[in-house]
Amino acid sequence: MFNDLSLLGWHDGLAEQLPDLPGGAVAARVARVDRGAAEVIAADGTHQARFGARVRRAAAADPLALPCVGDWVALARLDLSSSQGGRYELAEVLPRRTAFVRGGVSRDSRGGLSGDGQGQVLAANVDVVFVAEPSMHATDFADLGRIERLVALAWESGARPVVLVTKADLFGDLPNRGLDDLLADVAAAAPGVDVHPVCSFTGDGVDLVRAHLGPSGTAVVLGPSGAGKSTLVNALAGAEVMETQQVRAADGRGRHTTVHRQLIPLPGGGLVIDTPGIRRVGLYEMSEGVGLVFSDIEELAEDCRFSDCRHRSEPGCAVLAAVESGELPERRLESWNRLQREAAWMARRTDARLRAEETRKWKTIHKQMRGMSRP
Ligand SMILES: Nc1nc2c(ncn2[C@@H]2O[C@H](COP(=O)(O)OP(=O)(O)OP(=O)(O)O)[C@@H](O)[C@H]2O)c(=O)[nH]1
Ligand SMILES: [Zn+2]
Repeated sequence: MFNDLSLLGWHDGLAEQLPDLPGGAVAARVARVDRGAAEVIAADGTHQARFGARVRRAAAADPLALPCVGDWVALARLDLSSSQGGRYELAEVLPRRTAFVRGGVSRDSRGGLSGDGQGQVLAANVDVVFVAEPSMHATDFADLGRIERLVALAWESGARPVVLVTKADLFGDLPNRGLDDLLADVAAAAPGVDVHPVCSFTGDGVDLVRAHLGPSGTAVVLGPSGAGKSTLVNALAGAEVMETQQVRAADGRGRHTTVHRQLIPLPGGGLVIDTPGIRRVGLYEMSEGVGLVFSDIEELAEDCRFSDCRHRSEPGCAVLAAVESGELPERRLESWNRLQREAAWMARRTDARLRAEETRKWKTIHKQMRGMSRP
């Protein structure tokens, strides 16, 4: 099998970053990460590549250095006669252009990422973040606060956000509020960001979504459960690459049970990264996300008289004082309040099994890394 790496996003700038390795470095993109190894796509096919010593050392010092889906890497050719198994070793992670990071990470003054040993990169080298928000969610209209936060997360990653108002067909025009009004509200909540209505059933708007990817762009789709993310990816792929809620309900199987590809190449060009971690970024782990996006409120809150101040009617509340003085827009505090409630609600319905699985995985990785860093 031969893969055209340029369709996976490879470009000359990356070629310059390839290290000198004995026998020559081979470029590849990470499609999936397992314990101590990654599934990588190289020009000559898909391989399982174990992490080399350098990668293991770097990851032991900083978990952010661990290869993740979307990474471009340099593979070293292995001596086939050795007992290692596998043809290549993952020798080095090339510098990331963008990264979705969860937990314990801040951008340093030079705009780079610096971890405190707790962070985890969920996806790398993402060009476009589609923020999917249904036009109607049960009986509610699209949630502007959620769009606001996911857009902020997207900017934070370094990628370009695009808001998709999904399930546009579900929006029944009211006498004084049509879809255009909703789109205008969404546009106001996400200044400078393209907003498109989409209906994955009829295909309306899907071409516009595809156009954002060009021949080789990489996207992730963020949004709440039921926003129609899987249905959209299937519409983009022109095939059932993702199991949708309907399918999951129809056969009675539990959700989140399928292991599908994490790096999905689209027939018209471009790729979509979809992992459980990316699906939940900023939704289940929202308390973190809220803090990140509403850092102005968190900062003000440090001056509240009570450390557990909820900024509603407490005496000595620095946040309310800032609203009073006009320093903080009231809408922003309302948005923050809504997100807090939503975060609490989401936390309650977090899939416990998935969480346990994730914890187990990371325990194993940490154990492995401890083992590796021992002399
Ligand atoms: N009316 C309408 N329904 C849609 C559309 N797209 C998806 N749906 C339905 O919405 C439901 C949820 O769709 P999914 O694609 O599974 O949603 P998801 O965002 O992947 O959900 P999670 O996997 O839980 O994160 C399914 O019953 C879909 O059939 C659309 O454009 N219009
Ligand atoms: Zn307060």
